[in-house]
Amino acid sequence: MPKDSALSQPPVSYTSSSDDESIIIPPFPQILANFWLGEKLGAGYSGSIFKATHVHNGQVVALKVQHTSHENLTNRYERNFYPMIQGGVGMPTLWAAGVEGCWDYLAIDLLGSSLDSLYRKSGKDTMDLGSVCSIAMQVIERLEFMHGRGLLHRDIQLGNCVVGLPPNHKTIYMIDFGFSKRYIDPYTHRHISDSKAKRDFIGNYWFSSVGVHCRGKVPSRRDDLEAAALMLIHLLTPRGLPWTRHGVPKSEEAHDMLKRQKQRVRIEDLCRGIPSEFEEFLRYCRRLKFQDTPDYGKWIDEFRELAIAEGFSGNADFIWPPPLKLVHAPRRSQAPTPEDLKRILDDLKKLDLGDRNVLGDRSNIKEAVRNAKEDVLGRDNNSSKTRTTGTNTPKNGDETEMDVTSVPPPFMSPKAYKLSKLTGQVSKATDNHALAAKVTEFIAVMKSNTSRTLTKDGFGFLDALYKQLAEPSVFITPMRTSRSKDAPVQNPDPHVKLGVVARLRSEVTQARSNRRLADMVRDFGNVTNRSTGRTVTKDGFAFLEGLAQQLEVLA
Ligand SMILES: Nc1ncnc2c1ncn2[C@@H]1O[C@H](COP(=O)(O)OP(=O)(O)OP(=O)(O)O)[C@@H](O)[C@H]1O
Repeated sequence: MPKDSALSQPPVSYTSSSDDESIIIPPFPQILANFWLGEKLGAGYSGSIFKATHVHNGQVVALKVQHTSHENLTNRYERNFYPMIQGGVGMPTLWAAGVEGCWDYLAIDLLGSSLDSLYRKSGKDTMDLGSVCSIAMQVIERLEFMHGRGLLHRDIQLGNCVVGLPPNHKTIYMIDFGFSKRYIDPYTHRHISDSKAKRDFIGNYWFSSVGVHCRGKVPSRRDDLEAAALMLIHLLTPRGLPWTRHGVPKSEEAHDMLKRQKQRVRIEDLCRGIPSEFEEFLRYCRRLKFQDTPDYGKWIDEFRELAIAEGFSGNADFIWPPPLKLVHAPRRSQAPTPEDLKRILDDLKKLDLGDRNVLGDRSNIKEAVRNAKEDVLGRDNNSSKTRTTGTNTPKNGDETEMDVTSVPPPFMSPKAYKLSKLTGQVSKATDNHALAAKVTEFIAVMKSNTSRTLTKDGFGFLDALYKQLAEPSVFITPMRTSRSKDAPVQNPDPHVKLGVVARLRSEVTQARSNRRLADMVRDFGNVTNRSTGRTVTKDGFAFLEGLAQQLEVLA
């Protein structure tokens, strides 16, 4: 729905857009339901929204006012949904709702500027990555909350994400539930059903999903998430998403053209030049099935890790205007590339050092890169210890259990750092007792994180554990050490994962050899990798705990 910029003006009259041209809409009243109408904050299709003050108790709210003759009274819908979302972070409180005379009103928390307005006022071509990552984390969290309450938003856009007023100015709020809908039937508690029949489009031109907007599909949770993905990509793309560049379509033809453009554009073209997480997120949303529950936690973690890797704090707080980066870190690179080193050496060579022409020797570039990588991954004990806080005493000259709590390098997330340290340690473990300790630590790291997703570092740990259990001297091809962008979800049926993991859980304490445990670790890694969310479930943790116990039994 179109948004006006904030205007400071007294209440004005407007004409109904209903078919009945004869209806004359009176000017907005000065007082409505004991609220004194002040500054106009915005206007939409169905009415206007004012800053308003309660005449008795002085409470200041945002009052959404619509004439009861309007053909599409969104207030009537919205007031049904507010009770479902009360108490959630970033969900406005509904203070009052009703009809007085010919005016329908909703009194909600007074909030700050919309992301749309902040972005426009910044005058910049794109929004900074740190802010976009925090928008990503917060919006995904809001959707997780709404969806958890059985509600779809169905109109995700920058104008419907607003910041709070101090002290809540770092929180993004969702507003405008005029298009919202329950996707869980309140009587049967079942997910609404899909339909092949094309339906009228509900949503907005820029960010509504391709399925809903271009193919007339029934919206579900995946579509709210896809709209969020498109919104994030829009913020990072100079001049925005390609189909937003010609303004709102003014004819059916123009709208059809926009839909064609939206539908045809390749995801890799849409996301060229921006961090791959956004492309992966959009692909993920498009792969979800109609009734799938999105793995919100995994994507919140991904955007947090991206922010940290890019030198931002990784905190979800939305701070505007954006603060400077904490550090300038090479993106996700654990060591300088050969090209970087060559350039540095070339630059150094240009220095005038008189007769001491010792720089510019490139013969050691590969060696230097390898050493730097080993240093970062902690394989070289001496150099890794200089990178940690070093408050722990090494046990038997090796890294201690406490090493995984040391401070990560700025370009690694704490979870990734701890897991890569554990992977190094499990590869060096020489008996079952030591392996059991590492499995227990692995469980602790996984449980301490908000997301229980197995990332590539988690899979790296399982690979190393498998190798140690199967045959310490044999090289094993990794189960999964990097993400393939186009890798299809081979078996997204969560029930397969649940069945296999439950079996592993019950059988692990019967295993009588390390070889058998190795097979179980491999099966656990494979089935988790094939599942949509790659989340370690309750059964998964129980399996890992059983594994640690059984290793002690077999020690
Ligand atoms: N609680 C609020 N506090 C401050 N400003 C608000 C608030 N709610 C809305 N606004 C401003 O008013 C604009 C329009 O609000 P909103 O999206 O709820 O109305 P709308 O698009 O007219 O909705 P509808 O489609 O139901 O008519 C927003 O973009 C925002 O700038």
